[in-house]
Amino acid sequence: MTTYDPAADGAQMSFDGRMSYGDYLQIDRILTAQAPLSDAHDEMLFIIQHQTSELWMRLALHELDAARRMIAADRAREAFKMLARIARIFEQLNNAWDVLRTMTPSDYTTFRETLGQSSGFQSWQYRLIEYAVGNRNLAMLRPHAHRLDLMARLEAELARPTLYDEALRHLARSGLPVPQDVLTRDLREPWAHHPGVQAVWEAVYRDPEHHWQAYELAEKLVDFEDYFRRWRFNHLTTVSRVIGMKRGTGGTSGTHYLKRMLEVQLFPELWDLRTTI
Ligand code: HEM
Ligand SMILES: N[C@@H](CC(=O)c1ccccc1NC=O)C(=O)O
Repeated sequence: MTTYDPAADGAQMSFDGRMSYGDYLQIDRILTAQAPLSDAHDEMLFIIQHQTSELWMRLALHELDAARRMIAADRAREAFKMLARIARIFEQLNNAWDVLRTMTPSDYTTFRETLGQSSGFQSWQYRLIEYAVGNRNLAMLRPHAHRLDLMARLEAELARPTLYDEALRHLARSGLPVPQDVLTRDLREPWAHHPGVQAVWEAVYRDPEHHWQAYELAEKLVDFEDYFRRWRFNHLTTVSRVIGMKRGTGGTSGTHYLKRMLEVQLFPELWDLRTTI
C-alpha cells in the first residue's frame, strides 16, 4: 500500500502569506504563557489546569452576557441555548478536577511555596461570574484594588442586573406578579430570599403548561446552579485531598472558607419551592 499523501488529496500545504491554524488561534501566544517557577514536575499540570479554567470562564462570561441581553429583550428562548451551554462549560470544569486530583500532597508541596500569596481567590473572571449570577459580596473587590482596569470591570458588573434580576424582570413583563421592591432593588446587594418571588415561582411550577417559558427558564437556572455547586464541591474535595486543613495561600482558612462558600444559594426560591408545592 502506498503512503497516504494529504497534498494529493487537496490538503493545503503552503502557508507562506496565508492564514494558518496557528495564526488564527494565536497558538504561539498561548503556548508561551506557561512559566513554571520551580523544577517540580507537577507545576506544569497546575498552571495548565488554571489557564484552561480561565479560558472556559472567559467563554462562560461571554455566554452569561449574551443570555442576560436576550432575557432583557424578552427573547428567553434564545437565552436557553446559552444557559444550557454555560451548564456544559461547568461540567467541563468539573471533569477537569479529575486531572488535577492525580497530584498528591507530596507532589504539591514540592512547589506550593513558589506560589507565594497568589490564589484562585484573586481570579477576577471567577469573581465576575459570581457577581453576574448574583453572589455580590463587595468585600471580594479588595484583592483587585491595585488594578484600576479590573476594578472598573467589576464595578460595571455590580451596576448591572444579575441573571436572576433579568429573569424576574422578564417574568414581570410577561404579567406575573413579581413584587415591585424586587424590580427596584439595590443591585450591588447580594440576592436575599424573597417570599413574594417564591410565590411567583410556585405559581409557575403548579401550572407549568400555562407558564411554559418561565418554567423552562427556571429549570435552566436550577441546572446552572446545580453544576456550579458541583464545581464548588469538587474544589473543596480536591483542596481537602491536597492540603487538608492548611490555610490557603490567599490567606483564608482554606477548606473552612470553601465549605462556607458551598452554602451560598444563588436562586433560593427555586430550591425552596420544591418543598412547598
Ligand atoms: C491543588 C489545587 C488547589 C488548591 C489546593 C486550592 C486551594 C484553594 C484555597 C485554599 C482557596 C481559598 C482561598 C485561599 O486562602 O487561598 C481557594 C480559592 C479559590 N480557588 Fe483554588 N485551589 C486549587 C485549585 C484551583 C483550581 C484548579 C481553580 C480553577 C480556576 C481554583 C480556583 C479558585 C477560586 C476561584 C477560588 C476563590 C473561591 C471563592 O472565593 O469562592 N482553585 N483555592
Ligand atoms: N490557594 C492554594 C494555592 C492555589 O491553589 C493557587 C495558587 C495560585 C494560583 C491559583 C491557585 N488556585 C486556586 O486557588 C493553596 O493554598 O495552596
